[in-house]
Amino acid sequence: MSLVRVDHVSFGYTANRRILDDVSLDIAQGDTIGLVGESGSGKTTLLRLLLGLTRPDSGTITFDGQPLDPRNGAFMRDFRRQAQVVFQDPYSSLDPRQTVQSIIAEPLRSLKIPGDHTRMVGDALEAVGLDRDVGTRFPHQFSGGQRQRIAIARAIVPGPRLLLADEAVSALDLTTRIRIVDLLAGLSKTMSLLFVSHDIGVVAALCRRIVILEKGRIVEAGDTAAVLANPQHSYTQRLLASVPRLTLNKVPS
Ligand SMILES: Nc1ncnc2c1ncn2[C@@H]1O[C@H](COP(=O)(O)OP(=O)(O)OP(=O)(O)O)[C@@H](O)[C@H]1O
Repeated sequence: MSLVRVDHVSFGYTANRRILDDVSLDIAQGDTIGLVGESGSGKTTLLRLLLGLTRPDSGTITFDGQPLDPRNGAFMRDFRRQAQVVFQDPYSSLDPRQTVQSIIAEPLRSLKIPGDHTRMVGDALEAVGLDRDVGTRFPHQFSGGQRQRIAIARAIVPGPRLLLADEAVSALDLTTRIRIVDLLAGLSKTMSLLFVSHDIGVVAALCRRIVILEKGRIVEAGDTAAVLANPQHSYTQRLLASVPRLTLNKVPS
């Protein structure tokens, strides 16, 4: 069964302009999906709908077979634990006044997850390749790549089944980007990953499936290697033409 099912979803912030138009998408357990499209194509909007922060005008989104519905408080509380997000900017997404321990423990507090939070934060730090004892430090004492690891630790600490990443490596330099993509690839073995990006090269390195969004419509979707080897839609062909060849070499098998 699909973990997430987006079924004929349409949405506009205002009545006269559709931002998402009849979008359907399945995310299976353990899937890695890259959602690609130019700036303004509606990627972040779809992600907001997937997180249940915004409701579709029409169509449905289900998680584990149940519709996202703010009236179903118990289900939505459980859903907020199961679906976590990492944003683009590792500088603004971490509160500079809080210690790393407090930042990563925040979802455990807000979701009222019982247990030894210090140990759980230490486990999350280790999972993202940081030392357990960095929890006493503050975000400004870390590099951009390390801050993104902290943001990823915060996302994985409640044990989500779905990780949404919104341009999560775009602000990083190339070497750091590769390291964080490797980290996400490792994590994707234990959770489903929807990776939102305008960068096809990174999606090729990380995602088994690719979904191409143009002006709020899915114009092409499928196995990443197959779509990139033989793009059917002119929009995909144009996106591909703008990617340096080198970055497309590492398509997962
Ligand atoms: N809160 C809002 N109110 C009104 N319009 C919005 C709002 N948020 C986004 N939009 C509009 O919706 C469209 C899609 O925006 P969205 O952020 O989803 O695109 P995107 O593909 O994520 O772009 P980018 O890659 O630049 O982040 C844009 O035209 C944007 O101006």
